[in-house]
Amino acid sequence: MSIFVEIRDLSKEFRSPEGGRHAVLTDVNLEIKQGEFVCLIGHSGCGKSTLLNIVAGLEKASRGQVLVDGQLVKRPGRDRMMMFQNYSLLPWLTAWENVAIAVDKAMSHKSKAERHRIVATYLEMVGLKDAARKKPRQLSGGMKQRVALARALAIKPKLLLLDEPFGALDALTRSSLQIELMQICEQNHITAIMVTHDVDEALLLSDRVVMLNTAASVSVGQILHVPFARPRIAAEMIDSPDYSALRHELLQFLHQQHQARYLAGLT
Ligand SMILES: Nc1ncnc2c1ncn2[C@@H]1O[C@H](COP(=O)(O)OP(=O)(O)OP(=O)(O)O)[C@@H](O)[C@H]1O
Repeated sequence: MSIFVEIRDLSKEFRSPEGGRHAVLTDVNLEIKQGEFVCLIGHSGCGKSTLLNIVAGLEKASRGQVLVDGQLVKRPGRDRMMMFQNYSLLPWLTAWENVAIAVDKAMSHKSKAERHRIVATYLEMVGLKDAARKKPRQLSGGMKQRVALARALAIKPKLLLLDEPFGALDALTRSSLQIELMQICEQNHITAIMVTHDVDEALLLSDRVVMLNTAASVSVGQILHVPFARPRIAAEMIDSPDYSALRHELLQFLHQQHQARYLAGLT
C-alpha cells in the first residue's frame, strides 16, 4: 500500500505567557499508509491534539510539513474531516439536516436526489435511519456522535481525524461505537488518525499505535504494531495472549512517561 500521509521533521512551539517559547512537538516523522488506522497515545499535554490539528490544517507547524496524498497541508480542507469529543452539531438542525448541510456544501455539483441518497446512506450506516428528524437535544450522546460520524464520512474525506471522539460516552455506548467505527473503516478502507487515552480502544482500532513522549528531544517514542487480522472481533482479540502483551507494553510506556513527568516536575 502506498504512503498516504507524510509528516516530515515536524516541530511545534507555542509562545508561553511569559513571552518565551514552549516546545510541544519535536521532530515528528511519521508515514501512514492508505487505509491504515493509527492511534496517538500519550500523557495529557504531550501534543496529541496539536499534531492532529496541524494535519487538519487548523494549526501551523513551526517547522516541517505534512503531506496528504502528496499535497502539502496549508489550511483545512474537505479531504480531511475532523471529529471531536463534543459532537459539534448545529443544535437547531435535525440529524438529517446536520449531515445534509455538509453534503450540500461539499457536493453542490451533484443533483439534489443524489445528495439526498448520500445523506440517507450515511445515516443508515450509523444506525440512525429512524432518528433522522430528531434534533440534537432529542438524541443521546452516542446518537449525537453517530450523526457527527455520518457527517464526517458522507463527504468522503481522504483522511478521518478523530480527537477522542468517544471520550464523553458511557462504557457500553463507547464500546458499540468503537466496533461500528472499526467496521466502517475496514469496509471502506478509510485512512484515520485518532487521539485516545484508552489503550483498549487504541488496540481494537489501530494498525499502529504511536506513543508520544512529553517534552522529550523527539516526540515520537515507540510505535506499536497491532498484528491482529481484520475483520477483527473484539471479544476474540481481548482473549488472546498477544493482546495482553501489547496492552502491557502500552501501559508500561504510559507509566514510564508518568514517572519521567513526575521527576521533571510536570505532574
Ligand atoms: N494555542 C495554544 N497556545 C499555547 N499553548 C497551547 C496551545 N494549544 C496547545 N497548547 C499547549 O500545548 C501543549 C499540548 O497540548 P495538546 O492539547 O496538543 O495536548 P494533548 O496531548 O492533546 O493533551 P490532552 O490529552 O490533555 O488533550 C499543552 O501544554 C497546551 O497547553
